[in-house]
Amino acid sequence: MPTNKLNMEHSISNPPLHEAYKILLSKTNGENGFDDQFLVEECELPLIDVSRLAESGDEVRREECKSEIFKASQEWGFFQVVKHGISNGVFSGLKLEQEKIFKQPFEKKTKENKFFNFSAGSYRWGSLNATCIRQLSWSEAFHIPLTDMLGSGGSDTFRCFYICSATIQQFATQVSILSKTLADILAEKMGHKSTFFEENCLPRSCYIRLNRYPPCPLASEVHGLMPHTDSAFLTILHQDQVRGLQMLKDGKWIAVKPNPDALIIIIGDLFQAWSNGVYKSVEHRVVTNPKLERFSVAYFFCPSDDTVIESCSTEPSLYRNFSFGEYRQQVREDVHNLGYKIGLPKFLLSTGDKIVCMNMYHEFNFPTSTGT
Ligand SMILES: O=C(O)CCC(=O)C(=O)O
Ligand SMILES: [Fe+2]
Repeated sequence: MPTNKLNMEHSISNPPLHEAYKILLSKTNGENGFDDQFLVEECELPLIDVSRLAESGDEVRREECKSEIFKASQEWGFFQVVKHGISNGVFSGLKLEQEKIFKQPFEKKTKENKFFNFSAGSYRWGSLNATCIRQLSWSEAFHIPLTDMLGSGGSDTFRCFYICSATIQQFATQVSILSKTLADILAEKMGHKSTFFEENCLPRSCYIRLNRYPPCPLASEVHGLMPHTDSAFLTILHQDQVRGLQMLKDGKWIAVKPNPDALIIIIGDLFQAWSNGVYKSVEHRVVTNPKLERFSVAYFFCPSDDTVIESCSTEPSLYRNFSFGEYRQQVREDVHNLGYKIGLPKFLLSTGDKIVCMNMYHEFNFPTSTGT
């Protein structure tokens, strides 16, 4: 395609991120979005072969795999799984699907009930509540309830999209099985063999998020996605081959090297609260690339709003009991009032230990959103 045509396509499909940047810059006297005190290192995350879980005849290998998942969730809160059963064909199909969706004009993407018929509030870009450049995310996303993807009881408004994305549907089905398997293992390792996840984390409360990071000429100044923790029990993430994802470990940002065969598992806030701090919900962010566009797909394994999250441990509870609906409401309020998510520290029982994190919350940056 000739470069001019390509540029024109991008200029009508990209959200007005440059404008948002300029407005924030004028408000904040040129302060940029990055905290250079952190040194970025590249590091291999734990890599776990989950095909061992299907080896019903080999209990030793199954247990070995479960122990690796347990250990990685405690020590890292972030790990990769391979031999998960999702083919590379599904991943390349996903990318084509994302390109097709995001290539649509910005005007169309922002309007509900048009073209892809996305449900209200599913399209997000930048950061609606950003008050400074640090809170701006150079990205756009569709945050979609799983029921819409799978066509089971989903809104009619989504049907058109659902029909044209059999690949996304296939991905959603497979990752929902994987997330339930992982959650059950993490519960079992805490001494709980229960039907909790089966009963409370149904497709209607889980979400898929399609992320696109346009190339950013101000790469060293602006985040692709600002630092945050995920609210869900856990997230399953597929990133393409363009680098950008980083996680915070021991006060240092670690770059997560793309691995085409791996899915990334991220422990979320709910697992940290439920396990009474045994599993770690780790802050992560995406940095921008000056030349390359980047795509990722995240699946959030969440319970229904009325599910009460209480510590499963016999140790004194770190957090007070709360329903997921209450948690989401608190996050929404904090984002609205402060411009960022506080998250779990708001629910700590002993105020003496409170550490207020400057997590910038992106999942709720639209007040009408029903996201995680
Ligand atoms: O794009 C990525 O690699 C990370 C996305 C992410 O953290 C999210 O959607 O919550
Ligand atoms: Fe995230």
